[in-house]
Amino acid sequence: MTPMAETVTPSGTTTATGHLLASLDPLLREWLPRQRWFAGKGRPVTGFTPVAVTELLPPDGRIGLYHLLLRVHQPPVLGAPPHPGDCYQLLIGVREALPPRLAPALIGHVTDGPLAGRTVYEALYDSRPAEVLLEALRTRARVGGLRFERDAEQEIREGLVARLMTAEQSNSSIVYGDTFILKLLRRVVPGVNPDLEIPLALAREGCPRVPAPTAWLHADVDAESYVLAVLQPFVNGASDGWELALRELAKGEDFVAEARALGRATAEVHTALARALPTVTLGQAQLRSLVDGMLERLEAAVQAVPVLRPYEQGLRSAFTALDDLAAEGRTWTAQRIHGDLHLGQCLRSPSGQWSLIDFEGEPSRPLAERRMPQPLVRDIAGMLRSFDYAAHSASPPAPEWAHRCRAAYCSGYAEVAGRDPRTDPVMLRAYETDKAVYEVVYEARHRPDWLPVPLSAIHRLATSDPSDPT
Ligand SMILES: Nc1ncnc2c1ncn2[C@@H]1O[C@H](COP(=O)(O)OP(=O)(O)O)[C@@H](O)[C@H]1O
Ligand SMILES: O=P(O)(O)O[C@H]1O[C@H](CO)[C@@H](O[C@H]2O[C@H](CO)[C@@H](O)[C@H](O)[C@H]2O)[C@H](O)[C@H]1O
Repeated sequence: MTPMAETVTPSGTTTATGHLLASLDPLLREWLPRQRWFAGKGRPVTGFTPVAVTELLPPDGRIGLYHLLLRVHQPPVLGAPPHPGDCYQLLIGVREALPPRLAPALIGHVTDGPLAGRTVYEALYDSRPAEVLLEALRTRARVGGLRFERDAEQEIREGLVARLMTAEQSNSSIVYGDTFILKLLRRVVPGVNPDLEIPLALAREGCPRVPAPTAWLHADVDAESYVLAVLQPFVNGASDGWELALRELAKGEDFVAEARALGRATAEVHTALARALPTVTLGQAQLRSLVDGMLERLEAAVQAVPVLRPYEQGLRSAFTALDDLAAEGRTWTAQRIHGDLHLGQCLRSPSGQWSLIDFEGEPSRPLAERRMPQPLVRDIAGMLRSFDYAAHSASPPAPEWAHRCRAAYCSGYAEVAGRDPRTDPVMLRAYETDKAVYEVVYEARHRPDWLPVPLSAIHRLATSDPSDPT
């Protein structure tokens, strides 16, 4: 390991943590790339630089607990400029031996240094360390550079029992007594994180469509602040829109009423966000850079997934059609939006109320870009893609089902927003194309078996009538 950028422990000592990091190094090199949330798959891990190390439970007790922010070194992506490495949040438990229920959490056995002979593991699987985090939030603890904060208006009961969610996620979530859910961000960057910023802004507006943050965790490191975790009320018994849609498809049932309700919920969130955060007008210059971004992403995607190449010209025209509108003097309103809206980000409570979650934006995009005001149509395009995804995951595919849902979603949106997104077909198509290109790269990287799903949309978008958005 290279020397520590900053080491924070309650006692202020650095030697023990230096030993800890040296003994973890070989174990993490092997373990990290296997984690679902690790974004650098396909490139070897060549080393680590600690950004902050915080002891939360001393290792001489029955369970030790360390909070780590580690910069992970990897060779750069082919053709990309050199990169200092992504920073990840890890919670490392230390025990003499792991009980069988914690076997899936194993990171490895330490062979040297003060922890020699001990076992280190992913501490979030273990209820005691997970409960330490909740207690720290409840009591607004300060430990080293870690700052646990909470909303004074919301109560957090003591002693809620923790369980790690096992869903495949970009981050990791712990549920406490079916009352709260704590999302721990894995790949973190300094600055304001929209996953906290947007729900807080919506809570201030009194918007009931997004669970209001109850507590959150920051790390202050070298004059920079990282958002590391957000605690929200848990919507007990909720199903997400993706599960529900697949269930209805399997039964041959329509999803039109739910699609309409989702359109209404999206419009409610957009309307509240327009009140809460700045709105701007996009003129020709801004449109130009928006189109350039789409074209660049397409080019990078074609390089990464060559099966896209035959469609490249057709897809480009979906983007350049926006230039023609801008040249005619057309302008667009842009505001803060969800940024990665799809059926999996929509939760329906047992009473039938929809909430939207996960305002992080597309994880692979830079933070500054994710926080920029954007045309509302971008979120709508994400949902239209999602209905199409569900319909093409079904066997046999059900394009008519998607068509009806897409129309109902737009109608529901128009009922609340007073404006039907289908009146903006060129922008809608450009964003749907941009999203489908993103999905091709996402699936090629994470779930190659799913590649045919976005590719069917690529085929449609590259070859069909540009004036038909649904
Ligand atoms: N407030 C909530 N109530 C109930 N379940 C939730 C809540 N927030 C998130 N979830 C569940 O956790 C999963 C992951 O949350 P999400 O914010 O999308 O994390 P990620 O960014 O890791 O994908 C969701 O798909 C949903 O099932
Ligand atoms: O993990 P996140 O929710 O931040 O989002 C990423 O993963 C999603 C897959 O889990 C991916 O969404 C794609 O697949 C969904 C079905 O699993 C489908 O509903 C979406 O429409 C489709 O885009 C998402 O793009 C990615 O950012």
